[in-house]
Amino acid sequence: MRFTRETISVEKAVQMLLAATAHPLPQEEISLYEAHGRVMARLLQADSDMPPFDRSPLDGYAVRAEDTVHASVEHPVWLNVIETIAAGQVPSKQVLPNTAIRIMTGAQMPEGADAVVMFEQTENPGEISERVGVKRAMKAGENISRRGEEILQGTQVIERGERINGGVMALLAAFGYVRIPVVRRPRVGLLITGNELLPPEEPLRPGQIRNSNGPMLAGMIADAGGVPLLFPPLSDHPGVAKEALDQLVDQVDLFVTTGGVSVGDFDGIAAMTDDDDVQLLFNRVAMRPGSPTTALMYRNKPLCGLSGNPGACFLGFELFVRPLLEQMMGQTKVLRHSVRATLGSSCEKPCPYPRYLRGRLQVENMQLVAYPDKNDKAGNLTTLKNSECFIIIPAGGRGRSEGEEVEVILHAMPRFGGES
Ligand SMILES: Nc1nc2c(c(=O)[nH]1)N[C@H]1C(S)=C(S)[C@@H](COP(=O)(O)OP(=O)(O)OC[C@H]3O[C@@H](n4cnc5c(N)ncnc54)[C@H](O)[C@@H]3O)O[C@H]1N2
Ligand code: MOO
Ligand SMILES: [Mg+2]
Repeated sequence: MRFTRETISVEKAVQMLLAATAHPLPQEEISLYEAHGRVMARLLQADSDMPPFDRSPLDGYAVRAEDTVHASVEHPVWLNVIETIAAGQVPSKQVLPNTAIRIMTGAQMPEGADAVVMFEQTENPGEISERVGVKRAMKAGENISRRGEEILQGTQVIERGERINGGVMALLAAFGYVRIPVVRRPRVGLLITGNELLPPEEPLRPGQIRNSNGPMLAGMIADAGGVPLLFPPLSDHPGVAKEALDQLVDQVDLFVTTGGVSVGDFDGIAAMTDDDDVQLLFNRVAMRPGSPTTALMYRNKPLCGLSGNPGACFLGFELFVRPLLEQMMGQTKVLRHSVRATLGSSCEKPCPYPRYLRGRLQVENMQLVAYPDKNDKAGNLTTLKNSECFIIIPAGGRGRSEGEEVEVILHAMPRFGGES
């Protein structure tokens, strides 16, 4: 068991872990509707101009602007209506002098017209008739969405390494991509260690607790884009964790474990780091909670050994496992950037390491204010569900007082005090 451990910063630890597993997983093709949350394996270009034809952005009349130069509310200019075009229809007629075509939003512009007058700027807008009174002088080009005005054919619209969200899916669909090249999802061997752990369905027994980290991590892994492979909790018996790794190593891309990373007599993940076939990356990180967080390589697969304490496990996942999963999926932007905020309530406990307090954000007087959760001991879990950010209190003797500036890492979309 290693009592002497080298302490490294969070930034160094993340960097070491990412460097140990630098290559994204191979790519595969999936259907458009399955693509949400996946990562693009290739860049994609616009296969056509967008919009693909000149179209009307309004319900109104396609006209020749020069026919309307003398139009006003008092003296409308009357034009003959020669056709109606619904969205999806192709005009069959041309707008000739003193004529107009009734046109709906999204419909293709007819030849000859160079402006669209909205219904509200004509006489009797609700009435479909053979003549329309235009009440406004139009300028050439007014109210027309031009072909290619948003994107020209051939422009790169989606980058490699971009995570597919609703907006990306809209682009994929608009440009006709139905088989999407994405990076394969990482398969994560999720190992839960602890003799004290009961499956969630079991009644409590003396000295035992239910395994809450397992389901929590399974959810977080899936949310990050990985596929969690679940196994029943492992006992803390020596060698058990290693046996499990051997059984699973060929089926998974990485391991995530919880528990057993500290210096206790039964801390099996920590004990394993002494083995010759294990390449230790780090086993002490300058952070609280989660200082014994461990990372190693086993038979060329990374293992993130998260602390058993739920709060430390949650933080360790966000700081280490999520960026690693994102990198494996080929995502290019995996590092978390911090923002500056005002501390909403003091945290004046001295700490040899930076403290990562779970908390929530508010905007007050145009300032971002970060409120630490009161109940955020490493062993607690009731505030995990509402946590939006980690508030970093620098190491040292005095902590930080209310009103001081702090660094904050967001891990969830802040509600700014709204209902969650
Ligand atoms: N002498 C020392 N003791 C401890 C130190 C230290 O530096 N010296 N560090 C403390 C810190 S900090 C942490 S963090 C924990 C790390 O513990 P382990 O990762 O070894 O985890 P366990 O010992 O297995 O369990 C710790 C705690 O968490 C509960 N637990 C574990 N797994 C689960 C789970 N799946 N679901 C819910 N809760 C879980 C477990 O019952 C323990 O209460 O070590 C400190 N000790
Ligand atoms: O680092 Mo530990 O997670 O404080 O209890
Ligand atoms: Mg322990």
